[in-house]
Amino acid sequence: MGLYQNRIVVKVGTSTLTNDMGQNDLRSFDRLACVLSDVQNMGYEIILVSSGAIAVGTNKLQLKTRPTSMRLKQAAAAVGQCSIMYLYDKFFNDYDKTIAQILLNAEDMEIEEKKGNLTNTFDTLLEMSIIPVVNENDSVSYTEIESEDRLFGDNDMLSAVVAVLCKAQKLVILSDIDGFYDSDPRLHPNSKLIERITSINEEVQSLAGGAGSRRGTGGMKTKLQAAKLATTQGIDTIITNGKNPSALYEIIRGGNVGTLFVGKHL
Ligand SMILES: Nc1ncnc2c1ncn2[C@@H]1O[C@H](COP(=O)(O)OP(=O)(O)O)[C@@H](O)[C@H]1O
Ligand SMILES: N[C@@H](CCC(=O)OP(=O)(O)O)C(=O)O
Repeated sequence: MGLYQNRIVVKVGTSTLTNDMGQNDLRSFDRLACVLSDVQNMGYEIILVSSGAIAVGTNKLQLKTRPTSMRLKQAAAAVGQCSIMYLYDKFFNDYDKTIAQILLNAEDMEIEEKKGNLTNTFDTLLEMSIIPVVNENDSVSYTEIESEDRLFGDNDMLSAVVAVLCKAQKLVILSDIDGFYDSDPRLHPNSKLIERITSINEEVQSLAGGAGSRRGTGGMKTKLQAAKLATTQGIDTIITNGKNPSALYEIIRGGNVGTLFVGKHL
């Protein structure tokens, strides 16, 4: 499969877009918009897969805790998605960039005609230097917000599916941690960062734990699943800290940042 050498999918998690009080982390939104716009100015095509709809909606609706019922989660996602796009539009606009919203379900990828339509939409937006912002369509689908085992399961998987669909050269997963460690650093303070992984085998999988914050979902388990899907299609996958999106400059220079899962030579 030929990959577009200058096409990068960047995924950002809820824990990067909201702070410990559950409020919107405006500096994170702004830094991300600045770096992605700048990297696009350097000649790269950028697709952003962004979580955060439920958390941002929870905040906007002034709910005391993240909702647990499906209908309230979906309502919060519907409200939050609107706020997220407003914030991105505002910050990207500061850097002279136009963004577009694409909401997807697992089923959309299973029907060839829909898949073709999606590819055309992505390609056309990218040709026009527009930055697509993607999330799962939470109001009509509950795979992501209910389950960790389905095709999408989590936005980490969605980002890998989008990277494969769009034949991106790299997938960058921005998390609330510097990369993939030999155990969860929140539970084991002496854990060591692993800089490079060439094979996501059972031994590597056994090192991955679940989510670290109440806001994030999936943890490293779903990030590894995503890295596995992308790397088998030849896509280099990097997990790094979303608090420092400038790491993207180093990543495109081919430098060592976070953890690199090396894409298989096809
Ligand atoms: N082996 C590991 N290396 C690094 N982090 C791990 C590992 N196992 C579990 N984690 C947890 O995964 C969390 C990141 O995933 P998650 O909470 O879903 O955040 P995000 O919103 O970025 O998707 C980390 O904060 C960490 O606590
Ligand atoms: N579609 C959900 C995504 C939830 C999710 O996967 O969150 P995260 O683990 O932070 O990537 C939302 O926008 O809230």
